[in-house]
Amino acid sequence: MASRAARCLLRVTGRASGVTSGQLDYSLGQHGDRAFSTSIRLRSRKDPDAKKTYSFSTLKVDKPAKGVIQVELNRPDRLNALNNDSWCEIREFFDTISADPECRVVILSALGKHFTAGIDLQDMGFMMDLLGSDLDTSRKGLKLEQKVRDYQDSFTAIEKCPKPVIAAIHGGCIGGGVDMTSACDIRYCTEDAFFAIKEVDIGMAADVGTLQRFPKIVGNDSLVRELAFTARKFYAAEAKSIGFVSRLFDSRETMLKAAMDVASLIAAKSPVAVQGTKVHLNYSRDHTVQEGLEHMAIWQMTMLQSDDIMKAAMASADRRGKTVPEFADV
Ligand SMILES: CCC/C=C/C=C/C(=O)SCCNC(=O)CCNC(=O)[C@H](O)C(C)(C)COP(=O)(O)OP(=O)(O)OC[C@H]1O[C@@H](n2cnc3c(N)ncnc32)[C@H](O)[C@@H]1OP(=O)(O)O
Repeated sequence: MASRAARCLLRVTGRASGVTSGQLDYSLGQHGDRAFSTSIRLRSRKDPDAKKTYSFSTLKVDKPAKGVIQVELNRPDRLNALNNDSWCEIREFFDTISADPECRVVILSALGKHFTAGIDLQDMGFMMDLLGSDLDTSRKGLKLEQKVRDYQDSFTAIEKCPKPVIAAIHGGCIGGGVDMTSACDIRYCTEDAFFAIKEVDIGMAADVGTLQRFPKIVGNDSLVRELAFTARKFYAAEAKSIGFVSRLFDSRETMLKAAMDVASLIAAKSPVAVQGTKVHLNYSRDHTVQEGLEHMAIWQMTMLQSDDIMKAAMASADRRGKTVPEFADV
């Protein structure tokens, strides 16, 4: 029960400019019965009924089938090099899609000759400006830290998105491209695709996810170190042999068709089951078996009560296979 002081403060309401829907949060420190600190924060919340427009300058978004959204890197004349807008928009796209009930699966592909040439080497002015500024070392350092965290968050948004993300890669997938696709759930590529953990060639350690996620995908520490220390290209066949991609295709078109077929198959399943599966695969990757099982048990307290289980059970009981379950969006 909040104290009188807190209840009083909670009645203080106001309209913040640009916030259409908000929620008052309060944190209250207690010392015995007495509140010793109270603060109120207005947290903006996306209107769940707002129409999703998905309009971006560096991304092209389509809805090719029910429940499926395709997002394409769309700077083909720049080899889809990731400029500052790209990093921001990737994060915004995946955060938005996470809350879009009509989206159950995402296909991430790219337009033009290459999937991506990695970070846009011609859009690193912020680094030059910062390094040349009069700020002292600690302040430069803190600004750099924030930038790296912002860029990390762009790809972490892919992993945090509860909808499965299928990466369909063609041509070069360089530097930041490996970081990005390592955060995806399923990776396909064309037979002419190639990859490089290129960061050492521009004098830096890969810092936005490759060193954290790629080793857990390929499970070969010696090879990971070789690729990350040398920046050498590795081609589609090797990417498949080490388990970085699961399927190869002779063209971008056949790859996108296969990605679409798999996406539609996933989109027809219970979204509660599919999204729960992604959440738990990610959680279990980063925790012990016992912690993963504990997490799962708590989750299932609620999710085993899902309508989807009854619908799926009735469909499986129909031996003629004529009952196709329709699962509500979440
Ligand atoms: C806080 C930071 C977090 C993020 C870190 C991320 C780090 C990285 O991504 S490291 C990797 C950076 N990328 C590279 O080093 C890629 C270098 N490029 C290449 O290896 C080749 O260009 C590529 C294999 C991608 C394509 O080869 P292709 O023969 O098809 O094309 P090119 O003739 O080489 O290039 C065509 C024009 O594109 C320009 N270009 C290529 N890469 C980039 C890039 N990353 N950023 C900006 N521009 C790029 C290249 O200079 C050519 O330009 P022009 O001469 O004007 O035609």
